[in-house]
Amino acid sequence: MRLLVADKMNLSALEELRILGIEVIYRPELTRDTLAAALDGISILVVRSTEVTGAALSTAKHLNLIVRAGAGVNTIDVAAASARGIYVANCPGKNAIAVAELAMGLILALDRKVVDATTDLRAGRWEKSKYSSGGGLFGRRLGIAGLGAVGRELLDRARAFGLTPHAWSRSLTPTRAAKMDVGFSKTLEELAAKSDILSIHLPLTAHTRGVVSRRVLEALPDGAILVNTSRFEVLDYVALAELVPRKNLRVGLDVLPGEPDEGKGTIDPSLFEQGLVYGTPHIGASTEQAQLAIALETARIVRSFLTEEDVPNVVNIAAASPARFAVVIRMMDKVGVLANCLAVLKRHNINVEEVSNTVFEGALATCTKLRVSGRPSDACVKEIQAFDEVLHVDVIGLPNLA
Ligand SMILES: NC(=O)c1ccc[n+]([C@@H]2O[C@H](COP(=O)([O-])OP(=O)(O)OC[C@H]3O[C@@H](n4cnc5c(N)ncnc54)[C@H](O)[C@@H]3O)[C@@H](O)[C@H]2O)c1
Ligand SMILES: O=C(O)[C@H](O)COP(=O)(O)O
Repeated sequence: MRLLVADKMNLSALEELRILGIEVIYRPELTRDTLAAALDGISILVVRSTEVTGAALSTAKHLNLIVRAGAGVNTIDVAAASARGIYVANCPGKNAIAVAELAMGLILALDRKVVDATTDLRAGRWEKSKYSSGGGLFGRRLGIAGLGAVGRELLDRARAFGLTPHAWSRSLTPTRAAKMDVGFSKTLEELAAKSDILSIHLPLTAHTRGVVSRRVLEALPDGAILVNTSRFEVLDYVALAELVPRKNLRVGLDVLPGEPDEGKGTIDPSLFEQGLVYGTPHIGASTEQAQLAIALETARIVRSFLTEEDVPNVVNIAAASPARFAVVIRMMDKVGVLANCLAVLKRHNINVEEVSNTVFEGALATCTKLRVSGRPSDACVKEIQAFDEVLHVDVIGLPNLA
């Protein structure tokens, strides 16, 4: 079985997969446009930010599993993968500390204008008076948009700096916020209005695209610090460019429109000329520590896919199974018994949605659970029960969790 790594990655953890018969192919130079041609004969694809398009997936006949060696899966056409029965898994939380560290670094750098001060020093200019105007962070209000893995790591670090945290997040309630000792905001606009510093940690989804809108940016206090290390698409960068000088915003960005597909390229620098705007080239996850943790998690996902029933961190399993009944069949552990049962279900037009099979000590008998979409008739159950090797059949109604 062949595994393709289509991004720059720490390979040490993947080496051990060779003992499971996996051939690891390392092609970090691949891009959105060259990936499709490299997928022939590939069963497992590991990517970081390399885009995986529906068109590439349509030619990937052998592909079973895509691992996003990172957090955000917005660069993968997950719907196209689901339509072809391909697992998509990510590595949630494994790079969260690295991103929170960068967010904290940008906040500190902006407050003291560290980049500008260094630029002056590099040019031989000593400007102590010019750079003695940092406001200080202690006691300032920090707004966290998206209190997930990164948001929570930032929260821990912010407390150490004496910042007062507030948050807005999908499943955050006033009770949960109180338990976490975090101020609760009902809307993002409300959070912005009470943020001396606002840090964005939302995934890019249909609900979050553009959510940090002009109105939200307008709601920020003048002189506020804004940090975005999530995805550029969640924030209105056109409004941002206008509002930075008007509101004296101080901005730290790790994600930008027009990010090159490869490790090196060019970008429109105009936003960085609007005022105090600092940036990094999407390196939030790129520490040695984080990349090792990501590589280990990637190897764990692949190993589970190959050797266990469950694949960890899969993001595209149907939230609610269409199965409404379970057919529980105890049977002899012999060739063809299950196939015979399935043939009966097929004849009765019953679609099997999920299957599990347990073998008992001695390997004489098994218990198979078939989760099916429609109730099998009495005649269908009788036909299954009639096989000599079938010990017993039960039909159980499942709760409708849809
Ligand atoms: N710059 C980088 O290198 C880097 C590294 C890691 C992650 N990221 C980005 O940061 C994002 C967040 O990472 P994470 O690990 O914290 O993810 P996460 O899934 O743990 O956290 C996301 C949080 O956003 C909340 N959320 C989701 N949809 C929402 C909505 N519609 N409204 C309000 N809240 C919503 C979730 O409830 C969750 O608390 C990732 O999806 C990724 O895009 C960037
Ligand atoms: O979602 C993520 O994990 C980050 O954006 C990291 O992206 P990268 O793996 O391309 O650095």
